[in-house]
Amino acid sequence: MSPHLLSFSMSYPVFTCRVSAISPPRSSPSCALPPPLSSGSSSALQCPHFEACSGCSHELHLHRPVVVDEATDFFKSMGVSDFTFDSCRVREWRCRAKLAVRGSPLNPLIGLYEEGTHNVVDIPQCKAHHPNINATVEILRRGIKQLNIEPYDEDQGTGDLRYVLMAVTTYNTSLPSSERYINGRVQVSLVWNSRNENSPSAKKLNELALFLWRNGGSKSEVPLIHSVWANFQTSTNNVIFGNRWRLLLGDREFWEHIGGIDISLDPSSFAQANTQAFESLLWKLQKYVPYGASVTDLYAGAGVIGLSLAATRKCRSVKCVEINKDSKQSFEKTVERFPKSVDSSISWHQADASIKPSSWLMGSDVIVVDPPRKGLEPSLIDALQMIALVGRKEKSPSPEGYLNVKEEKRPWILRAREASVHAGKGWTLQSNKELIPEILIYISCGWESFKEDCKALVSSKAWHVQKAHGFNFFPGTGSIEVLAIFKRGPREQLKKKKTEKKRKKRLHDKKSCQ
Ligand SMILES: C[S@@+](CC[C@H](N)C(=O)[O-])C[C@H]1O[C@@H](n2cnc3c(N)ncnc32)[C@H](O)[C@@H]1O
Repeated sequence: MSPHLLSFSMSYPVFTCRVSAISPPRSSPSCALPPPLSSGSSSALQCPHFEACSGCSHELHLHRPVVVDEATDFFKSMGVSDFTFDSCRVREWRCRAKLAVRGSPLNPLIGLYEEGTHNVVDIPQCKAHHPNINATVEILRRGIKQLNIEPYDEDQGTGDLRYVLMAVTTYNTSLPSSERYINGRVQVSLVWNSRNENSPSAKKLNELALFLWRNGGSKSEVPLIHSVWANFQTSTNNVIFGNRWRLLLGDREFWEHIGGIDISLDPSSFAQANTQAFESLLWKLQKYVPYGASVTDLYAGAGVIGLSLAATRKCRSVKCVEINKDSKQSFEKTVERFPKSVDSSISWHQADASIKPSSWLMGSDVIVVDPPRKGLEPSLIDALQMIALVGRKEKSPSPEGYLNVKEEKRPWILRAREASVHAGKGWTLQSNKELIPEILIYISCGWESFKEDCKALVSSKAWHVQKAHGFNFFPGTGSIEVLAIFKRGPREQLKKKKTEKKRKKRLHDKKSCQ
């Protein structure tokens, strides 16, 4: 079997399309998911690698990390007294793992770095991994030994296999839904220390891919592996992946059913590691988006959140903004599979959300932000504050003028904006550009940065927090994912209190004059 190779064309920064809407799902996703494996008496990690491995920092009470109490208090101080926390699955939750490969051909180490070092700890019995990741790692280990594959040596810059990315798809409609999770198949990406597939070490790469496929591929005795990819990386810095990806064996298409739609995910695109917890978050999020809303999804990755909203909330328009051009391909494939009945204007833009952010914010009812752990860039926070305050000033200059949207001259931004103008339903960017967002949905994986961003957003009463929910995205780590819903302007009851105070004062003044 000869490996077949893939070639990407990434010349267009923007992808725009028009599709039509499906009915919102009637049932909650929890019916479709198997119960968490851990739903027993104990929520302790019980992992033999705890302490040696840096992956988990907490061994006990995985169902409720300590930070949940802090989050509850924090949101109370923001006026939200009903913060909820969804414990989700506490073990075998990780469906996406990036593992370093070090050691020697006879004794390969496949795992994470020991805390504060670059020593790799082998973690064959990791309790966070989906079990099929651990099983595939064992096939890989055998392959390295049998084929004498040289793991990477960071000090010398020598060796062939640097990292492996393992991603599980639980999309298999031929199985009953209760069996899909546990029978997930693994997409294996081998990060190879060469420039491309023509380097002298490519023969070894192909041999290793074939070994994996023979022992875990679709025709093997125990089919575990969905596909084998190669990523080529020769840089000596800490960046894990290079720019070149090639499919070697198996299925190019990698699908997951999440948030009510089929989502395509290439290995080069960002994808959430905890598929089931993300599913829970998406279903909670959807109910905060009004039907027919115009949505901007910033930090969109492959557009999972925006596209799920387009389909389930019948959005008028959805604009996804993402810096990584490699996510575009997954977005395109997902849109191709959208049901014909979905009727939204949808676009994906390769852009840095922190550069002239107001150009992305204006014209939408709802803004979704899902930034990396470090949180929002100051320019985006400023723009979010600004639009909220502009919206309150009745006689202020038009938001467009105020926010300098017209001054944009960079051709790529102008092209991107042009491509967002859609025909259909009488809606154009021109008629909509003065629309100021009413709702801001903040999804955060970085608790510390979220608190700072939240305080900045509510300062000067530009926004207030209306609801907040937590999700156990990373059991064992002490971190949680937060979903916070902000509404534009000050909190209603505060306004009422003020009016009441003023009314009493007027009454008092009147009485004292009499
Ligand atoms: C936490 S991920 C969220 C992705 C997506 N919302 C999802 O759930 O699949 C953050 C994403 O933001 C992107 N990103 C980081 N900095 C960015 C920026 N300045 N502008 C736009 N996107 C950015 C990353 O490439 C990554 O895809």
